[in-house]
Amino acid sequence: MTATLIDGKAFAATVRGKVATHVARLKEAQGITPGLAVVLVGDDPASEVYVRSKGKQTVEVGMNSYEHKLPAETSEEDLLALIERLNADKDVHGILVQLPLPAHLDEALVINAINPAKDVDGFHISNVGLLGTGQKAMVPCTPLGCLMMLRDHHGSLSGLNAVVIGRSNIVGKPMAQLLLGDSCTVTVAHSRTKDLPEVVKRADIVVAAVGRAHFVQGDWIKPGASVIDVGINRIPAPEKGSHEDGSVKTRLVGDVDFEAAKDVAGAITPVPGGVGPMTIACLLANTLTACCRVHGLAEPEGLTA
Ligand SMILES: Nc1nc(=O)c2c([nH]1)NC[C@@H]1CN(c3ccc(C(=O)N[C@@H](CCC(=O)O)C(=O)O)cc3)C=[N+]21
Repeated sequence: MTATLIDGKAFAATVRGKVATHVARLKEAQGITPGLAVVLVGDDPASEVYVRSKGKQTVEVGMNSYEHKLPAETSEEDLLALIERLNADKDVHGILVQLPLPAHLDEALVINAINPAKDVDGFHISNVGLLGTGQKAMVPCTPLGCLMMLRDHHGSLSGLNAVVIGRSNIVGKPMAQLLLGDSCTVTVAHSRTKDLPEVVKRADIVVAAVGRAHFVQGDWIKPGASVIDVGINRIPAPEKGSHEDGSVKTRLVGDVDFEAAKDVAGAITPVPGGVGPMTIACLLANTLTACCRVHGLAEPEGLTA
């Protein structure tokens, strides 16, 4: 291993510490407690794990957590009515609707019904436009977490070649906007990109967000480059044995072949313990930011783009 390991778990704990300190000050000086509402439709077990983890961490930093669990067959009308209530609720500063939604619900319609000032995921069309034009936006949590880790490692990102692999609205596109904002030269690559290994080889910064286990090979990486692995892929791990029902156990891996890349890269994030914990920490940071903005108070330093 020659690369510096970027410890997302430890970094996330630091971010949560900053959030907690600021929240305590808000309560003390203004009598305001930031609140985050998380809406989960249906009973996907993985989603339930994330939602529980978000709720627990929200309370740990001193904020209020409001969980709304709705049945999978909830109508669009009922979901929109809940969002309207949360939009109007003065105690709710952030609203997150866990994605994906069941197929009968129109995701874009639902997301765009959230008050953009409370859209702590940064997925509302207004926030997408604000980010794209360099105006003050709510910034999607995963790319914001990646940016924080990159800034911490490099100091300035100005002039660096960045390759983002993946063009999703949730990670790839906003990540590219943030890197551009920090004056990187940005390439957005994807599954149709020609000569992808050569494109990646030019990058000082690689952000992998393709959603395919071990997709990015070690020999694609330029020696010394920073590699941020956004992938969360569950693969069979027969070496861990079987569950009681006979099904084989699994493990989490990223989009990067970590074992190969760690000997070439200058810095790399692990999976688990890299981007994932930072995503939740940034959700808490965004909730605090949204609360400060709505009250016209100074924003927390180092927790925004
Ligand atoms: N509206 C919305 N916003 C989201 O931000 C959102 C969402 N929907 N839907 C689901 C995905 C997934 N997601 C993760 C957050 C943290 C970890 C995380 O902390 N992962 C740990 C491992 C956890 C484990 O062991 O399963 C890690 O990478 O170290 C993973 C995944 C947020 N999502």
